[in-house]
Amino acid sequence: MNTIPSSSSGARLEFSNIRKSFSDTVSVEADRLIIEPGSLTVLLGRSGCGKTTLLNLAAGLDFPDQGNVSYDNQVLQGPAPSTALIFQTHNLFPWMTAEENVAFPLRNQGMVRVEALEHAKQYLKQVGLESFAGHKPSQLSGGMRQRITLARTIATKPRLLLLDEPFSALDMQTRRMMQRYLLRVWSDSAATILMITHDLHEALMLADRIALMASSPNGHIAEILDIELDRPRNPENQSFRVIQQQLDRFLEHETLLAEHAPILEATDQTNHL
Ligand SMILES: Nc1ncnc2c1ncn2[C@@H]1O[C@H](COP(=O)(O)OP(=O)(O)OP(=O)(O)O)[C@@H](O)[C@H]1O
Repeated sequence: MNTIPSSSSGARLEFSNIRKSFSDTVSVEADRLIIEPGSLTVLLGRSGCGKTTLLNLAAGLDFPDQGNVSYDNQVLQGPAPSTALIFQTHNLFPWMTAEENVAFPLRNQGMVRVEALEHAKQYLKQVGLESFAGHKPSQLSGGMRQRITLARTIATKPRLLLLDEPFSALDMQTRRMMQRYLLRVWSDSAATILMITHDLHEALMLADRIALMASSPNGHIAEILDIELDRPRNPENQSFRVIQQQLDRFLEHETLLAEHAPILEATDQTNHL
């Protein structure tokens, strides 16, 4: 067996008039965000602006107080179907080899062991780790472990892939390599991807669309940018740099606002005395 059939098609997600409150003062909003099947959307914003909240709503792991999230035009009432999540830290089974880890969900789906291991090897090949099939996670680097996680996730052929800063614990070089693997896996699988990052370079290397999130007054989507740069993306390209500067300004502005928020709040309270 040399080829792996791709997933049927990516899911369509829609956030409509979302409001999720955590207290009287903290809430996250998304008026309207449509994530088209097979697209790669990045949520970009400073810490605390509500990115993970939106990702959890997309996964159906949490529910909005107002509005709804639709998956293929059906309002989510529970965990989203055919959806996989990848976080910053891997959750591989330490006692299993790389190929056993990747084969695990296939075995769970009823595939016989020999066939599941054969498939696992193919998925490991997709992330350049076929020669490490017999290694345990502890024998591999952080980047390799995240690649196994990616291979295992793709083995389940999810229609929606939700990534919460999956590469942020990795060094810059490994991170760049992981981005290339993610793009390869994305183009082979046709899955819809919604990914969180703080890193605007990463966002620009990967995204079809970037939803820029702001923190004030509530966490919200401030702007949605369609990134119409040719692939593979070249950071030296003039258009790339122009958008990078635009994103840089946005994040800088957000940082300034966050730094001044305590001063502004104090001034506001004094004015009310
Ligand atoms: N379960 C919760 N209980 C109380 N407050 C919460 C809860 N979850 C999130 N929040 C608050 O909601 C806001 C948004 O949090 P969220 O984790 O979505 O932000 P984020 O942009 O993902 O941040 P980071 O980049 O640091 O992960 C924050 O002010 C956070 O403290």
